Amino acid sequence: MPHIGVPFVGLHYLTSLRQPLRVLLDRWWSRASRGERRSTRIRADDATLSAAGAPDERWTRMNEQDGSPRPAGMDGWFDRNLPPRQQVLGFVYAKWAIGALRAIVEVKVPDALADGPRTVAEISAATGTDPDALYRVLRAVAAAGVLHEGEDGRFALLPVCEGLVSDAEGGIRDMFLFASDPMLWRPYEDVAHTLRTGGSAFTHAFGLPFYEYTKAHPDKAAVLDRAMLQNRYPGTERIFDEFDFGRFARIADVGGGRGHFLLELLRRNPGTTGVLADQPHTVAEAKELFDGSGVEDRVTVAPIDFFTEVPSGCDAYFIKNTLHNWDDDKAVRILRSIRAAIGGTDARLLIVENLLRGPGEWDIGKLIDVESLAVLGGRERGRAEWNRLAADAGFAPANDPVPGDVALLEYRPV
Ligand SMILES: C[S@@+](CC[C@H](N)C(=O)[O-])C[C@H]1O[C@@H](n2cnc3c(N)ncnc32)[C@H](O)[C@@H]1O
Repeated sequence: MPHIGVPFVGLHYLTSLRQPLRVLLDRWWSRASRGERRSTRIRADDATLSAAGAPDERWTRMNEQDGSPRPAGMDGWFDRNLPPRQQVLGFVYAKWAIGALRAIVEVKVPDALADGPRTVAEISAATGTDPDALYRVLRAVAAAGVLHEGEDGRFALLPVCEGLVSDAEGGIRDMFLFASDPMLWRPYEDVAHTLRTGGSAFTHAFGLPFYEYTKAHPDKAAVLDRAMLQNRYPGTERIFDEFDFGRFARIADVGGGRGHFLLELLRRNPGTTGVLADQPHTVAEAKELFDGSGVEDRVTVAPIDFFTEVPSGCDAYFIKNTLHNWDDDKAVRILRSIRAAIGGTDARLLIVENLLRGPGEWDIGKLIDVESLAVLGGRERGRAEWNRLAADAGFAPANDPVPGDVALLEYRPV
């Protein structure tokens, strides 16, 4: 999230958010940097729309051009129309872009366009918004390449915006709203506080650490928990593809949120049973997800405080996008709770987090780390740091994952 899950999501919630943001920024600035105006209008009903949603090709192409070790999309943050000393101003555009995009998502413009292109008057009526203000924001979002503005005055969804329709299959609306929620904006007003003191800008702004704040504000806890249901991104899919969870008879998902990952894991591994272990107010909502899912007979829900105790009796303890929410001392306390639950058995610890690349290398995890630091007082980590924490809690490495993006680190008890 973050990324996005953000340290949550991981702001991984931020990781999840990076794709629409990346697309938006990339399209905006790469076009500006080439001094190009859109000469061919993209028609919303045209097959060319799918090309508009294919940023990866563009990244590859741009990488080939400049030999950059970064994904070239990130180069789009600079405004190449400006003299070199001023190009960093491009970063400020992100505020305008994300503000405009969040606004249209909040008032559900994507929902209003789900059935096809509509005029501003129609969208305004459907969303209860001021037509002039709406037009100007839509125009900006379309210029940034997230919507299509037709010459007939109608706006349409582009593929990159389809995931922002409510309840869209594979969508990220809730993740997007969480990652751009005012409670996660405010810490950014004073990241310098974090620099000066090392303390969390979130705690400084709200008077409570993030998880105590969300516990005290059920509306915000709901925003977080809903977002975590969409805490899926290519890295997570890769883990399902590459890691054999079926070798375990009983897996605990520690800090598993409302259980979306465990649900998928159990669906894919019919011989495995699971324990969803998270805070009481979070797991209280899990029943809804599991009821009628076909795996409800193989799941137990455990309301816990992982600083105190984690349920025993499992042969794997899975913990995803959660340890990075905490500083080293607290992360080791969580790992020790897991180690105590494992006792004298050979159960495995499975950590899923960003595994940071080395100095100077591009890594979205390095940006997510700023969110971890400023919001949660947590941190993203490299291999050596994970091994040190695990060793402090009584674990030794059992695999050797490749750094960069999300990785599954397996440890055995020692
Ligand atoms: C960023 S979320 C990750 C959720 C899920 N693992 C995922 O990847 O989507 C971190 C989780 O830690 C849980 N958590 C925070 N403090 C906790 C505590 N003291 N005991 C148990 N769970 C806690 C939160 O409720 C939340 O579900």
